[in-house]
Amino acid sequence: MAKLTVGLVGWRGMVGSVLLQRMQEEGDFDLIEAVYFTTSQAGQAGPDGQPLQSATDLDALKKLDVILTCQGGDYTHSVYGPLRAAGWQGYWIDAASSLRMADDSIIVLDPVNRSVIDAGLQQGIKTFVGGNCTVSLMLMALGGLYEKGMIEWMTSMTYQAASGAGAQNMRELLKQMGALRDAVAPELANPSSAILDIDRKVAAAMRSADFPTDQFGVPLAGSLIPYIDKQLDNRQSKEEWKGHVETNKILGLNAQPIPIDGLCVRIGAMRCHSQAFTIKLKQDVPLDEIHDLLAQHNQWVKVVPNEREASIRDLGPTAVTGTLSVPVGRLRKMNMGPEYLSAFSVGDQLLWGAAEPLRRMLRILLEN
Ligand SMILES: NC(=O)C1=CN([C@@H]2O[C@H](COP(=O)(O)OP(=O)(O)OC[C@H]3O[C@@H](n4cnc5c(N)ncnc54)[C@H](OP(=O)(O)O)[C@@H]3O)[C@@H](O)[C@H]2O)C=CC1
Ligand SMILES: N[C@@H](CC(=O)OP(=O)(O)O)C(=O)O
Repeated sequence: MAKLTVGLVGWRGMVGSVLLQRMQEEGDFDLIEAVYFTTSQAGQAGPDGQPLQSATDLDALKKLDVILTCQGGDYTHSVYGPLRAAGWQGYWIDAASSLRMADDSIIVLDPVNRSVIDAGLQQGIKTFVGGNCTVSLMLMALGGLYEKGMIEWMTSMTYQAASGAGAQNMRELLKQMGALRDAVAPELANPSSAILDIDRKVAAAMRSADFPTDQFGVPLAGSLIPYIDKQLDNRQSKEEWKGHVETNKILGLNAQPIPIDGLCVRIGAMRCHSQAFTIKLKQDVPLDEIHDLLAQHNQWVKVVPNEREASIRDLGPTAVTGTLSVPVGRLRKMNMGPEYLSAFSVGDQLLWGAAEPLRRMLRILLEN
C-alpha cells in the first residue's frame, strides 16, 4: 500500500522539534512520505536534504494526504479555510487552538477519547486538534475517574511553566534568574551578609526598569503571574475557560457537561505544568479504589503515595521534565467531606501537553 504523504509545518519551532524527536524515536518516518514546509525559508534545505516548500502554497498543500501543523493559530487561520474551500479533503492535524471548538473537529487525546476519535473517523471527520496543555495533562492524570463517571465537578489551580508562553519566554525566565543572582553576587559569596539586604536588593532588581521583561511584561523569576492568555468578558482568563469547554468536548459530554473551573497561574518552571485539583465525587469512594482506578487508566499515569518524601521527589517538574510520565499524588479526602478529593499532578507540557497527542493521531490514521 502507498505510504501517506504527510506535510510537516512548524517542525522547527519548539513544539515541532519535540514532535520530530518523538516521531524519530517511534519510527514514524518509516511509515510516511514526509514533506517539509516553512513560512520563512522556502527553498532552503530541509531535514531530509530536500528544498523546503512554502507553507502558504495551496497547490503544494493540496497534494498532501495529511497536514500536521505546529505553526500556530495565525497560520491555521490563513491557510485552513482557503485550503478546504479549494476542495482539499485530506486530514488536518493541528497543535493550535483555533479549530478546537469547531463543530467538525475533534480534540485528540487517544488514551482518554479513542472512542470519540474512532467514531469521528467513521463519520468522516478530517480535522483533529491537540488539546490545551493543562487540559490534556489533567485528563492523562485523572482519566480513570472521568472514565467511570465519578466526578460531579472539579477545580484546577495551575502552576504553568514558561514554555507554554513560547521559546523566547523560556529564555527570558533564565535571563531574569541570572539578573537576580547578579544583583546579589557579592552578598551570596559572603556567608555573613544579611539576608534582608539580599532580599531588598533582589526586590529592587525586579522592580528596576532594566529587568528583562520584554516577553512576560512583568517579572516571573522570584515571582509569579496570576493570569494566562486573554481576558474574557466574564473575567475568566481564556486559559481557565478552556478547562471546562475542552475537557467536556474531549470526553464527548457536551449535552451534560461536568463543571470545571479554576485559576491559571504562570510560575518559574521550564516546561512542566503542575495542577492542584479539588474533585467533588458523586459518592464516597475509598481511597485505595481511587488509586487503582487512576493507575490502571493508561500506561503513563503514575500514582505517587501521599507521603512527604515520595511527593517532593516524584511529584515535581524536575522529576518529570522531558518524560512522558504523568505522576498524580497528594490524594486524600478533604475536610469538607468524604466526597471531596484533593490531588496534584505534573506533566511535560511539550510532550503529552502538545506534541504526543498529535503524533499518536497520525499513527491512528496510518492504522486505518
Ligand atoms: N508552546 C506551547 O506550549 C504550545 C504551543 N502550541 C501551538 O503551537 C504553536 C507553535 O508554538 P511553538 O512551537 O512554541 O512556537 P515557536 O515560536 O517555537 O515556532 C513557531 C515557528 O516560528 C518560526 N521560527 C522563526 N524563527 C525561528 C527559530 N529561530 N527557531 C525555530 N523556529 C523559528 C518557525 O516557522 P518557519 O520554519 O515557518 O519559519 C516555527 O515553526 C503555537 O502558536 C500554539 O498554537 C500548542 C500547545 C502548546
Ligand atoms: N496557553 C498555554 C500554552 C498553549 O499554547 O495553549 P493553547 O494550545 O491552548 O493555546 C500556556 O501558556 O501554558
